[in-house]
Amino acid sequence: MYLVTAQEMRNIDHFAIDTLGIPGVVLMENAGRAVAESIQRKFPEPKNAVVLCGTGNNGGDGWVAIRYLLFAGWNVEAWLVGNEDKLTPDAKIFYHVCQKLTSVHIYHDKSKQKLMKKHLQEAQVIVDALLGTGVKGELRPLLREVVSLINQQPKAWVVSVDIPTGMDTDTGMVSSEVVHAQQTITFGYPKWGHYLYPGADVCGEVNVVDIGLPTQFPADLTPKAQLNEPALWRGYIQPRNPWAHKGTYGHALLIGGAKGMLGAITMAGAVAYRSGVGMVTLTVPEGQEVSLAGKVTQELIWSWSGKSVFSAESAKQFMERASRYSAVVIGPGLGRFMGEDKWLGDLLSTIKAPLVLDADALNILADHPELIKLRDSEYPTVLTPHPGEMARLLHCSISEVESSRLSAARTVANHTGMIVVLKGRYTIIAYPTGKQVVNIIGSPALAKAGSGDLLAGLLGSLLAQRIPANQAVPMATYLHGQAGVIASQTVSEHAVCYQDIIVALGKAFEQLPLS
Ligand SMILES: NC(=O)C1=CN([C@@H]2O[C@H](COP(=O)(O)OP(=O)(O)OC[C@H]3O[C@@H](n4cnc5c(N)ncnc54)[C@H](OP(=O)(O)O)[C@@H]3O)[C@@H](O)[C@H]2O)[C@@H](O)CC1
Ligand SMILES: [K+]
Repeated sequence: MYLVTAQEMRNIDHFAIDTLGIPGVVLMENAGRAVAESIQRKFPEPKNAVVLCGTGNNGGDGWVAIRYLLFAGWNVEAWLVGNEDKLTPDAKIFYHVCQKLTSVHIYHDKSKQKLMKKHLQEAQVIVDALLGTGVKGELRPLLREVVSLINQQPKAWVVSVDIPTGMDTDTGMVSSEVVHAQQTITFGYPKWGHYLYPGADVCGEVNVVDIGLPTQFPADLTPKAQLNEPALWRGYIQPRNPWAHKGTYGHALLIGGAKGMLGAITMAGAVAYRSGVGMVTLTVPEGQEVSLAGKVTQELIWSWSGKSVFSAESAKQFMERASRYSAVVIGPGLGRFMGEDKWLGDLLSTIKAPLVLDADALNILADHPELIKLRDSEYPTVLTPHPGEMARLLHCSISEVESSRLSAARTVANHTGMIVVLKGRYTIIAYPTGKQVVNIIGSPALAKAGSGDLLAGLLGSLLAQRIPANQAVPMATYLHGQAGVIASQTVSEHAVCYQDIIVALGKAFEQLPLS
């Protein structure tokens, strides 16, 4: 499903209305009706509702919802916030219908505040149809007052129409007052703000409803982002070939495992096998080989010179066996060391296979951005930073990354020509083509050391199986997130450890539709 900006949504609306000739009021009717139906599904018995409408088309959806709730026997207090003469033409049609069914209260200054407060206190359901995708900047004082009144009602079920009033559609940034909704009902396609912090925190559950908008558009109108779902990569999961041998499913080389961090590469290796690759080799500094051998069973070990960390020259050893590996992951437990830039540069210029750079490999890259041009762009490279690593790559603060996750991911993808997986809630995959995929499947159970190593190993495994990077990356983030969800249903969200994720990954695969 597409994930859209306010401008992309306006383009789609115009295409539907002006090019295809679907009347705007039909879309508004569908939108408002969907809101009323969704509320009735939550509350099968009629209740007291307050519906607050702005003067734009978001308010228009509210007028339609009022009519359907009244028809269903609800007691509805209808409010217009703003001046009648500012109503849009479509909203005005449904406003006049409402006026014939009930009395509409008008709020254009504080004189009606007491009455509105009383209505809100008596309501079981409050519908926020004040502002939708037409919001511009900080809320003006009138709306700020009303939003503050809504937020003072702890007991009511607050439903926002399209987006919570006060939230920016594209960035998820919020005004000094923003509606804290329990439910947001959005039309056609979800908006970026629903999945970006802090907006994502005020939306409650997000329901996307169909209002009869088109699903296919001319190329220049096609939105650039999609939500991650199996439909994007389903065709790449095949049943295993009964004639297969271990070579059929590729060979992943994982490089890392400095002293004190052998666990990282061990977890990455274990998850790689669990996600289907035929062979896994773990490469660690020589001094770590004995300890690693005591930890792993199924993995091959190929150590390179170095005691507790790699020596600068050790990467040259890769040349001896370069052609054996169908994907390489550099980073799990890698650590930092003297000559690391030369070491990474040697690898970047000799690896002729899909490559994942994680953890300290990203930190080396952040300190030596000139290394990027050593990588042959013919082979896909995936960067998997968490917000801290992303901040180092961009030389900014973590809070700057978190307040502009989309542009951070997009900037690095654009600058490096590599696929960027900005981890966190929610994971953003940015492609150098300017497209993005957002992964919303996951669990706070994954907020533990080791999660990143598991994702890197999983990704390396899918790439080694020769699944194209454009599909392997969203597939890996989805499976990783889904394994987190399944694991937290099996053991408590607090207790989930890496073994639980690895076991749950089996279930996550099982639930995927095979092509
Ligand atoms: N046909 C369609 O396209 C469909 C659209 N649909 C619905 O329409 C919604 C988009 O409608 P929209 O474009 O009319 O904008 P909307 O969100 O109502 O806001 C405009 C009003 O807000 C005001 N305003 C702006 N910023 C403000 C601020 N900071 N503080 C205070 N006021 C502010 C602005 O005032 P102005 O700047 O003009 O003075 C104007 O009055 C969309 O979210 C969906 O719900 C569905 O029905 C399906 C079909
Ligand atoms: K709204």
